[in-house]
Amino acid sequence: MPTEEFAPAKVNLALHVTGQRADGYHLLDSLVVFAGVGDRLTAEPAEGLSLDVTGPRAEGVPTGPENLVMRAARLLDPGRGARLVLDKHLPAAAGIGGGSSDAAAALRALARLWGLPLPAAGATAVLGADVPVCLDPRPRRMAGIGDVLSEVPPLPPAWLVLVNPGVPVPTPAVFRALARKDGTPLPPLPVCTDAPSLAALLRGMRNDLEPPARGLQPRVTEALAALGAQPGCLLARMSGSGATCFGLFAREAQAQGAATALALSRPGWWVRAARMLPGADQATRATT
Ligand SMILES: C[C@@](CO)(OP(=O)(O)O)[C@H](O)COP(=O)(O)OP(=O)(O)OC[C@H]1O[C@@H](n2ccc(N)nc2=O)[C@H](O)[C@@H]1O
Ligand SMILES: Nc1ncnc2c1ncn2[C@@H]1O[C@H](COP(=O)(O)OP(=O)(O)O)[C@@H](O)[C@H]1O
Repeated sequence: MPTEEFAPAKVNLALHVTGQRADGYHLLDSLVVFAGVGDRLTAEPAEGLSLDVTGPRAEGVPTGPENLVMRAARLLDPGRGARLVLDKHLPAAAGIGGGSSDAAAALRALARLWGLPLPAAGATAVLGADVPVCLDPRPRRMAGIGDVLSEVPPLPPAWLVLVNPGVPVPTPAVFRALARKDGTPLPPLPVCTDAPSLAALLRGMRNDLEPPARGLQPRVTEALAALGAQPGCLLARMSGSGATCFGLFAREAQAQGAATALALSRPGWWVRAARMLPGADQATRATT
């Protein structure tokens, strides 16, 4: 029986850089959520380990052992086989953790297929700093280099419009261009009951990687301005090290309207409207 896992886009609603370790990795304090748009990973029993990469965003994604899905499989069990198919819908190297979310989806799918326990989140950071938070994709506060996770109060229903202006912004270059590495941590996170109060809270936070990314790639500034000009956009900010930016919206109709308008005016850009995924506790409440 094949097993399938959704690999949702990761969005850093806020990302403060609070320090740097001796090995060069940066200490972060980030409010991370996931969006209802992503890749799909299918795993079925097979003798050896193989990977096919399909889908609208497959081009340029590595298909060999360097793909994070293959590295995740080898981390879980270096000896076992499976036929893996990765259906790519997220742009790669785009600040929305596509590869990390794929790796986490592979760990979930293969743990089920092979009857193994999931590794502890912290142990998956060897695959990439974003993999631990993607292992159980729900709203989290992410600290350390990405390996220290904590719960956040329930977030309100909200919609995100994700916009990638189609330019690469390499993560190491953005961290190198960061002027100060000793930013303040996130403030305490109170309960927000609606999207406008979440936007007000987020306005008191930042993405410290946004100024250096804008300096390296002016298209990021263009994407932020285009999002911010959409009716109903409560806040526009960059995710991760870019270049994908998000707009926060209260209602689906506004988000879909903004996505349609942006896709029409910028045909080369990747634009998607998606629900901000709730935590497991909220999802359970919503269906009961
Ligand atoms: C910046 C963030 C924020 O969520 O997101 P993305 O832009 O990648 O989506 C992540 O920390 C990225 O995670 P990930 O992409 O898995 O990073 P890794 O592969 O481990 O590292 C890529 C490079 O980023 C830099 N890096 C990454 C994480 C970190 N805490 N400090 C760093 O300095 C290092 O230069 C490293 O060589
Ligand atoms: N499954 C994968 N999907 C996308 N990129 C991958 C994957 N496996 C390895 N990579 C490599 O990882 C790098 C970072 O990709 P990704 O995780 O999508 O970006 P980001 O870290 O900016 O969120 C890419 O440059 C790509 O070559």
